Amino acid sequence: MSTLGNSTNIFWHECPVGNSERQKLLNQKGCVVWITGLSGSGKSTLACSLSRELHSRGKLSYVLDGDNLRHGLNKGLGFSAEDRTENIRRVGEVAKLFADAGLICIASLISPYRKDRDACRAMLTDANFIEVFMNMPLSLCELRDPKGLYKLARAGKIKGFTGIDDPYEPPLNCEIEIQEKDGVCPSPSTMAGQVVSYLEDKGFLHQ
Ligand SMILES: Nc1ncnc2c1ncn2[C@@H]1O[C@H](COP(=O)(O)OS(=O)(=O)O)[C@@H](OP(=O)(O)O)[C@H]1O
Ligand SMILES: Nc1ncnc2c1ncn2[C@@H]1O[C@H](COP(=O)(O)OP(=O)(O)O)[C@@H](O)[C@H]1O
Repeated sequence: MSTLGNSTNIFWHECPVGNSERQKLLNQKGCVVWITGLSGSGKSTLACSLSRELHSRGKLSYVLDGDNLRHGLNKGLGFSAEDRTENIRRVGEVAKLFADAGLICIASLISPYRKDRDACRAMLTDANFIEVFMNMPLSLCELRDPKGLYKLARAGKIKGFTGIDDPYEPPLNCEIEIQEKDGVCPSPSTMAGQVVSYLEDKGFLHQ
């Protein structure tokens, strides 16, 4: 019996089918690929391209996209520091469950604060949390501005926009960094290939 937060008298119920059995069934190892970066840096593009590439190789993945989750699980959360922290914490917990289910869980969120990303890393075995930093210059993200949000933020119509008047703290020790080469952004399939190579090398794509 234990007390956790406001819950008392709660017990952990062990299920007889475990993680290793599920991984054997799927012939892969569960993990979390956590994609972080500015709005417009290409997080969703990479997440979708990576999911497609893994699918074509017969590997089961699932994308948790920040924007999409804010329509449901995280409906009601805004963009204050506290709400972003709660947003990331919830997605970290869900991603952990997906990884335990044996899936390659691809989380795609700005996740601007280092401590929040590190807290998600700490929920998993270190090797099973693969942090991918979309290291794209703000100028490129702002030029892309697919939703017109940077324009609104510059005009003061959105307050607390990441990269404009709210901070983005780049990772210090990420597993993978996606960046421009000679001023050119790699294509979506090249970015996905970089992550797939990492997963392959570390043995996640086989049991
Ligand atoms: N103030 C502010 N700052 C940053 N982003 C904003 C803001 N307001 C709305 N949006 C839109 O919300 C998307 C980011 O949601 P996330 O859940 O990934 O954000 S966070 O991780 O909690 O910071 C983000 O989507 P992406 O462009 O896909 O990153 C924006 O479209
Ligand atoms: N590697 C890329 N090459 C060219 N355009 C890209 C690339 N990645 C993303 N884009 C474009 O940039 C814009 C923002 O990408 P998106 O994936 O929505 O970013 P984020 O999820 O980080 O906000 C989109 O219009 C997308 O088509």
